[in-house]
Amino acid sequence: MQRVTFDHPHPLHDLQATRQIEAAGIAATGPHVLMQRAGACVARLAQALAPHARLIWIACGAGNNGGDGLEAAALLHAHGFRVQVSWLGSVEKASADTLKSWHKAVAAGVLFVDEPPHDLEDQDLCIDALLGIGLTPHDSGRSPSAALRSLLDVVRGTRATVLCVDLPSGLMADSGQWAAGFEPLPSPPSAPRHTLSLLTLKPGLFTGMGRDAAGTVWLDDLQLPSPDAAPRAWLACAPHGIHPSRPHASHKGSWGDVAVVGGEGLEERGMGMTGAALLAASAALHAGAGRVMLSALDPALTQSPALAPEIMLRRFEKLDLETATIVCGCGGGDAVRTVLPQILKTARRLVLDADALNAIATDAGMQALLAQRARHASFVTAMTPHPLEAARLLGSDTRTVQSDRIAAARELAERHGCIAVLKGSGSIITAPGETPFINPTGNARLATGGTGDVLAGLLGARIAALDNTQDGLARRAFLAACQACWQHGRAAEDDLFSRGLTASGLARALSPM
Ligand SMILES: NC(=O)C1=CN([C@@H]2O[C@H](COP(=O)(O)OP(=O)(O)OC[C@H]3O[C@@H](n4cnc5c(N)ncnc54)[C@H](O)[C@@H]3O)[C@@H](O)[C@H]2O)[C@@H](O)CC1
Ligand SMILES: [K+]
Repeated sequence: MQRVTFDHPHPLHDLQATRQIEAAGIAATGPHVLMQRAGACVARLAQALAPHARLIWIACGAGNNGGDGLEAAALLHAHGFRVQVSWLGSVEKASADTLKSWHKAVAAGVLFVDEPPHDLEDQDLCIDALLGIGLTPHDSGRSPSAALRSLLDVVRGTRATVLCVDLPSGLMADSGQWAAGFEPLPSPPSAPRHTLSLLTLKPGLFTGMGRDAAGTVWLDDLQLPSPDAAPRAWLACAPHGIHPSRPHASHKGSWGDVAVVGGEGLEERGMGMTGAALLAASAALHAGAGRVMLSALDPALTQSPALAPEIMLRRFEKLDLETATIVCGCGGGDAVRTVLPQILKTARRLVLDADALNAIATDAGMQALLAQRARHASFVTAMTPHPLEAARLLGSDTRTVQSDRIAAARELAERHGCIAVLKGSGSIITAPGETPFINPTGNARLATGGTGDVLAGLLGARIAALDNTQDGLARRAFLAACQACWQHGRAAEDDLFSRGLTASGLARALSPM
């Protein structure tokens, strides 16, 4: 068993692959072996997490996820813990494996209760073995029974530490969304949460609602060999070796130019958005771009107290679109539409964000220009949409995007031939022909205005630093995008922001790598 850490990338397998791995495992080990291993593993982690538990309550569903819980119940009882089990299954309908584990628990003298205990306290443990990968989403006609719902409510509201077996019950393994009818109340879970993922790590644990639902994630392979099934995605790890430490004999030209084009002025439509462009420029500066330029779409912007002296103001027509990495769209409003076609045609390295994406979403001509960029091997294009911007680009809605974030990011990357970073909890980074990465860093502090502009500027700096003379530019740019997402999230986790984060503070906290 291992706690999932981020020192190396982890493969994430979807339901289909996990089921195949499970079937092969059962064929290799024989009946009930995997469930016994799973139960033993749950019991071991339970003891480690709550060694002083006065009471361990195990909520067991009717399927094999509940079987794992019953198996653990017998073991924890044998270890001297006071265990209570609520079981939704029946002897008539249980699988052969689950029935064996039920007999074991009964023979061991485990207490089965009709009502969940009302006296779970902080040091106690609640084991959620209600539903694992057997959850069928509501649209196939099912919804939780009243009995299941009431146990789920206790699991989600308890003060005790919660250990979820395989998945937080109700969470869909592939998407990280709650199945319809299984959504928890909006208040965030208060107790510490852990999830012990069995056989494989599932993508849904790390994106969408998954990070809040799962808490700390553990993995046990149930002693089966590493799966050779292709992962649906990778969990990104701390970057190393992408940018070795900067050599002494480097100069500002070594790290590239970033030019931010954005920031519609107050006069245009009565909504000043120059701050967004300033934030992107500040992020590029602090992330180590060689030179940073700002071409504000607000003609009135000639100086701003927020403008660092290192950032050079430029009229758009004075930008060298072929050499600088252009970060376009931050606070761009409608004004960005006038310059975007030329940028799409000419800029070799381009990060598209915010209103540049909104403009492209509604303009077939610009979509064609974007598609043409993919034919130039020396061009790099990255887009950084949040779910609503992604939905506009895909002609769908945020709910559909969020229902399968990996699929949405892949669709954006393939359709537009570019690196796509779908922002949100567990950002998805992908590119044509690449297996997507899910970024595990960052927290709710990033849910404030301007942090997306900071990511765009940071990504601009990382792309600007890529060496033109080496092969594999597309791959290196993709890895740079993964690195930028990692760094952006990690910066937000810093204690520096424990009392609140502002996007400008975040930009200043970035560093060259
Ligand atoms: N088969 C095995 O040997 C192993 C199974 N394992 C465990 O078994 C789990 C998978 O077991 P199952 O395939 O039995 O599935 P689950 O136990 O996850 O779920 C199936 C149960 O959920 C109910 N259910 C499904 N969708 C529902 C809905 N929308 N509303 C209400 N009830 C719903 C079903 O009626 C069934 O009782 C894994 O997650 C893992 O915990 C692991 O121990 C590995 C070994
Ligand atoms: K579960």
